[in-house]
Amino acid sequence: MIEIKELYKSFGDKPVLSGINVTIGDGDIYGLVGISGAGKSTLLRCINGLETFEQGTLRVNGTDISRLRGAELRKFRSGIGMIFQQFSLLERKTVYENIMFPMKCYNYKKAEADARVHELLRLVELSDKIHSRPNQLSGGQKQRVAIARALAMNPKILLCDEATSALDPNITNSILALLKKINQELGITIVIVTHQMEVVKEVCTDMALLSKGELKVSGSVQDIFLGRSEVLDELLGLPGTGQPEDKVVFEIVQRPGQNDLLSRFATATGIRFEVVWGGLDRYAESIAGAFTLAVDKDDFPKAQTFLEDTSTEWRRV
Ligand SMILES: Nc1ncnc2c1ncn2[C@@H]1O[C@H](COP(=O)(O)OP(=O)(O)OP(=O)(O)O)[C@@H](O)[C@H]1O
Repeated sequence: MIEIKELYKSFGDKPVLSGINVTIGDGDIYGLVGISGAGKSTLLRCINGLETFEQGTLRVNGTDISRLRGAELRKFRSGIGMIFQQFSLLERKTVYENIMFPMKCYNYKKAEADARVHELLRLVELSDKIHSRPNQLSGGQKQRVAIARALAMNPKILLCDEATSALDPNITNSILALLKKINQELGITIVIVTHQMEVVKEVCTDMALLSKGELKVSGSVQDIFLGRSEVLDELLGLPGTGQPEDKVVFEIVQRPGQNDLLSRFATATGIRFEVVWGGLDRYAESIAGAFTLAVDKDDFPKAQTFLEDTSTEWRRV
């Protein structure tokens, strides 16, 4: 488990993280989301001790990492893998040598390390590229090599810093599928820093939304997207709905299992309505969404009766 409490960090006299409280459970795929400069990467780097912080506590599986020094810190870091947007592979080395590299640094026995490289290449489905160099690989293949290298030391946690931001959508999906497989089959906790909302919806179960170094919301991905908030709207770049005087604007939420909410609403109420914004999305394994509707003021009581009779989640906008 990763437990961050009241964390405060500054660069010089500029605060970049303040009062951060986040708990990430074992086996979670957790998203850290926010616009550029929100402090996501800095928080991620605090988790593996690459950055220090001035106040608060950060425990990884019970270990208070601010107390670690020297060999202890090195050992701790070997239990956390990390991948980056720009892959950070050693360009002059082959795929084999890149994946071997961390094990060489930690003096693994040659035969053991060799077997591990082959095993990891099978996991990331790149066995045929073992002798290639990074410049002979596509972006997606480079990220697979980086993932194999990050897993070389059998980490319990994998940190991903904008790992799919440089990839096109199809390749992004294949990397996300690989991350899910790693999470499910190896039980590795994954923390994903991204500004790509579709990435969060596709793989993360929980998330925290950061803005200007502060944590604005945290919780289940579905609840945060369906609950919406000003910070999320800002992040999604959504326009305000406006409030025409003769209309009532409200949002309804279609949770998984509540199929065809809009058509049931239309049939049952017979009201003419306008969909101002909204749609359905896939959240990991389920489909859900929210719709912002505008109806004539006179029709609103009928709409409200339907929403209450069907226990539909709704709110005035
Ligand atoms: N080493 C550093 N020295 C000084 N300031 C830094 C350093 N690293 C980051 N910052 C500043 O800290 C703030 C947070 O940066 P950080 O990279 O954590 O944000 P981010 O949310 O990950 O943004 P992005 O998505 O653009 O990477 C920014 O204002 C950045 O300029």
